[in-house]
Amino acid sequence: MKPCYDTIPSLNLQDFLGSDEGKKQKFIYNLGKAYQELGFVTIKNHNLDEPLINKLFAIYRQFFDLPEEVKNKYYDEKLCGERGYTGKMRERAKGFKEADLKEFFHVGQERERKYPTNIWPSEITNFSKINIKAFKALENIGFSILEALALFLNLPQDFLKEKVTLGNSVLRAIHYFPLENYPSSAVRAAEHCDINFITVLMSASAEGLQVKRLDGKWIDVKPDPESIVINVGDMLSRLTNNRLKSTVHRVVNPSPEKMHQPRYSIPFFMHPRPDVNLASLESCVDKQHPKLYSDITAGEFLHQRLVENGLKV
Ligand SMILES: O=C(O)CCC(=O)C(=O)O
Ligand SMILES: [Fe+2]
Repeated sequence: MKPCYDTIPSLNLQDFLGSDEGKKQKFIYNLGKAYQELGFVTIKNHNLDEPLINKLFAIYRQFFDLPEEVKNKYYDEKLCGERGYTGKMRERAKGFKEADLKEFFHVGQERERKYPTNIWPSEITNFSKINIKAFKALENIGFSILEALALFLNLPQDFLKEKVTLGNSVLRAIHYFPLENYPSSAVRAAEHCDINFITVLMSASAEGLQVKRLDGKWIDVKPDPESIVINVGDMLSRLTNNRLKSTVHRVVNPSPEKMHQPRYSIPFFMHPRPDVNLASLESCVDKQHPKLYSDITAGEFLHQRLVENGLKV
């Protein structure tokens, strides 16, 4: 396969949502092609409300500025951080010894009893309200992308969307703290693939994200407030027998003169419901593409990966 992307391909979501059939078909084709060859796209005109996103980043700056002992009140050991706060140096990428240089906060589906209840810090005004609004807005963008992808795969439009409806999705706000004394081999986020179906990633506050092309070359994803990044995770790659690629990415440490600056980033990990079967679709398996993965449910796969990441025992 020829490595054809020097930057992440950019698509206009309105081409899919609008009434021009030609533009819609082109969007579907370009999205599918990018996910087959690179696993990443950037999306503009995504309808995310800018003031809401600014508020979301602002409440997380406030939260991460709180003293360690206050933040730790919101770590739930029993939940292994599935909701609320997880402190510094707790998560490592699969296969890595050293933990990532970050702390983070998780928000899940609200009012869905089968999942753990959300944890809301009382110190910050409107924390739950802003998070719930942002969660829904990001989920809607993810739904549209999955509709387009289902059409690319010649499946009914709601085939993939249905699997993540009331799914175990999480919004993860990450604070990559300023770097002073850190183990020389540790990085902000070591190279990894995302676990979930797709990740919707708003522009981070600083550079650092890099994507590894299938030919091994790393390409930078520059922060762009107008665009969001959406990539394929391992669960969707399994379901499509690796027709859609879950691509390795990482967040590198800044240059020495920028080491003292923090970086904030808020990915939304869109997950299927735990009972969803990730067995490869029959239409993605043939003589040229033999079945690559054993059958597993989304819930079992997530559990395995959280153990590998050091978050669960
Ligand atoms: O911080 C970023 O830009 C990306 C983070 C990421 O890849 C992840 O948390 O899975
Ligand atoms: Fe990631």
